[in-house]
Amino acid sequence: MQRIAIIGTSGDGLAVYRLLKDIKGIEIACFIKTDKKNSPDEWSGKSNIKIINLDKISEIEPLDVIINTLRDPDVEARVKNIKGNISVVDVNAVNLMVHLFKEKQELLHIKRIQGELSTVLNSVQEAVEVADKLGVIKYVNPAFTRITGIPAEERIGKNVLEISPDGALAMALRTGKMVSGHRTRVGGSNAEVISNASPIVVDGSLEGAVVVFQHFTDVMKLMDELRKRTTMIESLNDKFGQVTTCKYTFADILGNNPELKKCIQVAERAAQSNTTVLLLGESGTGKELFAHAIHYASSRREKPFIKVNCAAIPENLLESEFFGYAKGAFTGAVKSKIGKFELANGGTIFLDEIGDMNLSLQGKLLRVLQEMEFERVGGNQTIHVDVRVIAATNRNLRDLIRTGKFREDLYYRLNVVEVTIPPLRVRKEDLPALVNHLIVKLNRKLGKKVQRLSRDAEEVLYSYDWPGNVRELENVVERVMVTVDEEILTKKNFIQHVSQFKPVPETDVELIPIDRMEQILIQKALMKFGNSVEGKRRAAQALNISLATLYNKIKRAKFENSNT
Ligand SMILES: Nc1ncnc2c1ncn2[C@@H]1O[C@H](COP(=O)(O)OP(=O)(O)OP(=O)(O)O)[C@@H](O)[C@H]1O
Repeated sequence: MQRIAIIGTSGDGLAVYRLLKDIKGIEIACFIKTDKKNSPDEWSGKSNIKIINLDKISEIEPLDVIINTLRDPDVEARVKNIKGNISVVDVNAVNLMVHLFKEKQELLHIKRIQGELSTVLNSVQEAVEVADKLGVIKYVNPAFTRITGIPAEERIGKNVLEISPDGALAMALRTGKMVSGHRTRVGGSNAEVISNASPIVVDGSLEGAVVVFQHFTDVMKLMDELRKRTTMIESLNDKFGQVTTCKYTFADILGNNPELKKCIQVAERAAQSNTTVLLLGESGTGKELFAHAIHYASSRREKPFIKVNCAAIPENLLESEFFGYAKGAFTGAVKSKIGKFELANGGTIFLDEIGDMNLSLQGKLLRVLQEMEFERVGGNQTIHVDVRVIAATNRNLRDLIRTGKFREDLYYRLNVVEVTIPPLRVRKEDLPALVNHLIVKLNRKLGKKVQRLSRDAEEVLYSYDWPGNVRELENVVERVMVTVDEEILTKKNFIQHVSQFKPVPETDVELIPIDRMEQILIQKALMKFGNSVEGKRRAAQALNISLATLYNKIKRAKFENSNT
């Protein structure tokens, strides 16, 4: 064992330490520092190797070698005077050692990178070929041989500019620019490939180029696979977009009014079977809420719940919305599309605003309800489905039958179980429960701390007729809660912020026919919210009428043209 002392506790001293520390047969006995005040001491505290002063070197026994890393004549002289059989390595020898050490480290680093690179290059599926700046091929990976059938030893050393002058590698070498998506045949083989090549530039000068390529048929196979997956994702996306998550259960239907309770009972019973349910009632009474609850209480709860708003879909699209269409069924049908009935297979389809469906579609719907089968528009394959139908309307279907706008046979087909939900004005006893529920919900949504209504505010709500039913109540309470910060909502709050409760000004209003007035209001609402389906939905909400009613009024007044 050679015991060594190193003079110098920083820079070269540390480099020498790192060089020797793991070598067998060498023990670093100590670091030696001089008494020069400003000599740096990076070592201090980093390990338990002692640091002693040069004066005290005789205390370290035995010592075989002193390595002096300091270029200081005084230190050199003092080292020479140390007695005993100790060899001294001076600063020049140290420089040489440090230099060799650094070289060795760099070499190790390069070897490691080389090892990593060759593991990567050996395992990639793409062929890789590298040439130097003269075009001499220096490297090919195993995938190159697999794709082209040319062994590495036959390829390396040849000049790519001669054997594959039109290939991407030769092009990148000639132009010094990247080449991408180049389709070519590899020189010396029959392999048709798609390749990308890049010049290798070191310190601004071209040192060579590298090409990466894949077999053309592999790329085509991948593209084909990608196309298939994309179509699958699109179709799944399409389906997901249309499936409404079933949001409500019977527990969400609030109210103790006996008539409402009876509706709930009938609907709960109907939920247990597969019968068609017809939900009747004014706009905003909770028909959709009932439809959700029926689906959720049925054995179909895990299957899709698909809602179709028959009033919101343009007449000419309704059929394809319901039944889907086959590829090429009409101009623009570049791929086939699944319809709502197919989407609802195994689950429930909720046909909202059924009273607004056109007569010819009513006939087709009747056939589906009877047979549970249909064809896609433009298709010739019969599709069988198992769907529970729940229909709803706020229109008087008997009146529509009388005026020839609704098929009687469809009415009877839909009306296996009929639930007529009472309007809010006949069940005002439910107002407190509904309002309390709304306050809790809106406190959470709006970050408010409303506790209750004042007595006079309750009176205002009781004395109002609620033509827009629970939906109108929701709008009114939300409008007040958005604007007011008090904990108790008062009559004044409602009168100030809700137009329905504002006293009618006693001014001299010009008298005009009511239907004209209606047109003016609809026009105003459409100007405010726009003519899109969403705009119409919001306009209907603001006017407190159903979307279907709005569509009918627009149709009647022939607004559409003048507004678009
Ligand atoms: N009994 C009820 N308890 C709690 N919320 C209710 C009740 N009835 C209706 N609502 C709420 O009122 C709003 C309107 O209800 P819904 O959309 O079901 O009415 P609708 O009769 O389908 O209306 P439309 O005919 O205009 O489509 C919804 O936010 C719903 O949650």
